[in-house]
Amino acid sequence: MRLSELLSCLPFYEMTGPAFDPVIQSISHHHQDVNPGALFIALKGGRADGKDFIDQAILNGAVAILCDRDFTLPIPVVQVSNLRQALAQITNLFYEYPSYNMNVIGVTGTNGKTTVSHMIESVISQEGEQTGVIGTLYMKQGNHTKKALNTTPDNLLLQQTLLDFLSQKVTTAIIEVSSHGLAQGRMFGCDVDIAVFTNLTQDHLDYHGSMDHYKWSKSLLFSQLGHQHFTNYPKFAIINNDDPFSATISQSTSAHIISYGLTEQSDVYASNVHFGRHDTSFTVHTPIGSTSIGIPVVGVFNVYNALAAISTAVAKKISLSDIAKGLSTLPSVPGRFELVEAKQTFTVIVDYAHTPDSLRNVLQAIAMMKAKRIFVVVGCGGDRDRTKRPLMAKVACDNATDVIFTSDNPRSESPTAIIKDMEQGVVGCRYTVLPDRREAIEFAINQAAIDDVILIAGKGHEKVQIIGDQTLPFDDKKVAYEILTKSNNSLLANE
Ligand SMILES: CC(=O)N[C@H]1[C@@H](OP(=O)(O)OP(=O)(O)OC[C@H]2O[C@@H](n3ccc(=O)[nH]c3=O)[C@H](O)[C@@H]2O)O[C@H](CO)[C@@H](O)[C@@H]1O[C@H](C)C(=O)N[C@@H](C)C(=O)N[C@H](CCC(=O)O)C(=O)O
Ligand SMILES: Nc1ncnc2c1ncn2[C@@H]1O[C@H](COP(=O)(O)OP(=O)(O)OP(=O)(O)O)[C@@H](O)[C@H]1O
Ligand SMILES: N[C@H](CCC[C@H](N)C(=O)O)C(=O)O
Ligand SMILES: [Mg+2]
Repeated sequence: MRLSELLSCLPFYEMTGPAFDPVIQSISHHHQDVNPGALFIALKGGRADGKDFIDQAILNGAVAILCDRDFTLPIPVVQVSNLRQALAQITNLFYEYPSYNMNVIGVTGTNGKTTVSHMIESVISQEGEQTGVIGTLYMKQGNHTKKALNTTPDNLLLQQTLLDFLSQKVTTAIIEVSSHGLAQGRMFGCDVDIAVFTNLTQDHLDYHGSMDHYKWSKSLLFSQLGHQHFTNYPKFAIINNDDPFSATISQSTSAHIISYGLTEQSDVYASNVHFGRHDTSFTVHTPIGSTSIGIPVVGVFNVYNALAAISTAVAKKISLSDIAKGLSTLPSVPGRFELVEAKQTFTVIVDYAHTPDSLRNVLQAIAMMKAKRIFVVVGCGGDRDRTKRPLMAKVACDNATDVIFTSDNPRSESPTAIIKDMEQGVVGCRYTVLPDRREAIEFAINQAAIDDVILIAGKGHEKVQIIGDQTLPFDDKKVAYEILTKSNNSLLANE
């Protein structure tokens, strides 16, 4: 495609540099990805400025630059005033509007995005639909997965991935949409059809600065649904009615709303909820009828997650029997309430709870297991919201009998300084401090006895620990298993 054709989607721009109209073979915003024939987008970010890489991009073969500043260069320079919007429009045109040619479901909220995305996937695939999932764990189509740096990919990678999905005959894409992604316009130009809201509690204040900014970012997914009601894929907003923030979200969209919750005031609601040790059952009532649901996961929060998935399926006109089947056969989601089994007499759970609310929810689910003692091994991420640290520590103390404070991913911060921040939230609570995460897990395992439960919180599926500028292999599940089998073997040796 010629540069001039690509620019036809922009209402205004200025061009400088040589007057020729190169063929654009690819688009990139990172100089290392630039191939001959590329249009290089010089974005100013939080850490780097794309303008500093223009020379290298040209050396790598860039034939034109798109930017929001004035440069004199030996290749055409296109200057726009709203670069992130222009990038979205240009990539959409270049990739032939992939999101307009499939059903796109966006899931947002503080907690539960990954879980709900997988529940939706499980339900939709009952009807034989090809699905693609984009989120924290991976970008996944069928059994093919690709690891990504971000939960919500940048605009370019998002469009490329959706195009890739289309070529694999995907008809529904399920995208986990983070508040960072929304605030940075990573979703611009992505035609979402069904927007799902899980819940909103404190997180990411390091980035957003205030809860108001965090809430505003989340609401963008709903306002950006647009006003088209007669498209191939009708627009729906799926909203958790029991969350106080829902009222604001309802006001920010003109799409059809399906509300869900635990009372009859919602369009989709659950009754007769029964919690087993490893599963949960309930009756769901929807505008298309009622049915019994069984899910192989525990906790009130997972009832909410299932209701979000059921409401999405109702919007997609999926039958109640397929909804029930999809949820009952839900594959386990890596690092979410995962059991570590090494024939020990107590329960060990690895879970990704890394916010005050998710930690409280997961510990309350554990309380229903009627354990003798509940151990929690928990830390807080460095270079992330400092104000959630004391809150998470308090939740740990309020909901567990044995509390071990340790390191999560300290990143550039001192592990002991992070733990000191956590300690500010607890008074009159006995706890142990072991900054080395392996030692902390080992300590809990050595203390635990029959019928106790250990929760190893915060890192879930993660396979590394980031300490300073080092990224070291570390997998909570593997570490716990190694320690459990070592202690089992030493018990056998002593018998
Ligand atoms: C703070 C933040 O969100 N940063 C995101 C942002 O980076 P940035 O704007 O700072 O980019 P930058 O590194 O300054 O680079 C600026 C420009 O120079 C270019 N560049 C840069 C370096 C170079 O050598 N060459 C080069 O060309 C870059 O391609 C870019 O176009 O834009 C990048 C592309 O979209 C993201 O990858 C990056 O996420 C970083 C890695 C990150 O850690 N983000 C986290 C906080 C995040 O976004 N998390 C949410 C999930 C949160 C949750 O819900 O739990 C997520 O969606 O992942
Ligand atoms: N609906 C929910 N409400 C509160 N906590 C939840 C909910 N669903 C899951 N959790 C807890 O939060 C943790 C993370 O869940 P999940 O990965 O689904 O959330 P997420 O929103 O994708 O998180 P992230 O923002 O890191 O991508 C789980 O391990 C569980 O402890
Ligand atoms: N998406 C979240 C993940 C946090 C996971 C936790 N293990 C940490 O490192 O703080 C973030 O980047 O804030
Ligand atoms: Mg996630």
